[in-house]
Amino acid sequence: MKAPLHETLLDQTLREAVQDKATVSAEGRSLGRLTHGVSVRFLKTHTDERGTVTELYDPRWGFHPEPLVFSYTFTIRPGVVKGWNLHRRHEDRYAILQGRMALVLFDPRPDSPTCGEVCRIVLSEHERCLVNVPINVWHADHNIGSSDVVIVNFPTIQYDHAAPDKWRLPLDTPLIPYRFPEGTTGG
Ligand SMILES: Cc1cn([C@H]2C[C@H](O)[C@@H](COP(=O)(O)OP(=O)(O)O[C@H]3O[C@@H](C)C(=O)[C@@H](O)[C@H]3O)O2)c(=O)[nH]c1=O
Repeated sequence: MKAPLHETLLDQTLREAVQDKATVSAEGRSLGRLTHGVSVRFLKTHTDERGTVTELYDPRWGFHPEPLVFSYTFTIRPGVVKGWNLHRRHEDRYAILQGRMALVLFDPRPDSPTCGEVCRIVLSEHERCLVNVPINVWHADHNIGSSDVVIVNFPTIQYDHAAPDKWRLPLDTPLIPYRFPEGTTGG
């Protein structure tokens, strides 16, 4: 677009600029649309001069309808991605303990209102939370911090060592419209 004769520097720069879109509510919550069926519960950390206490999961919260049946912890090294993964018979329920992780979700479910959408949720030890990953939703856990991510998972079924409920796609699959930074390793 040609600049008018007496356009100011302000006009010229603003003509090329892009205005921010709303990303958080006045209460500080993300306005991004969550993948259908995903819930996020913030976990309060109680701190005193001796250290901290954070409750990770309490069925009395009513966070998820399935009972507590199994739990394990996993870690991810800085810069590494674990994924793409999908579970056909269970949901993951992550509580982050340490580090910073982008949980990237891609919804392939034909009947879901968020079918075809990508959702990226940043989890951090500085604002710990519990988040569930619904059945049949592709997910990739990307350590975007500089130290190991530590997650406690409370999946809705026990691990089946003989026939794990886990399907994988390569990180660079063209079937999922999301790209990790060049050189990202994982799987
Ligand atoms: C999940 C799991 C794995 N294992 C074993 C199987 C395998 O030899 C080794 C590593 O397993 P995986 O490759 O599945 O672990 P990992 O790739 O770390 O996957 C885990 O991390 C994140 C990304 C998830 O989405 C979880 O659902 C879980 O699958 O641990 C168990 O013995 N019990 C378990 O509950």
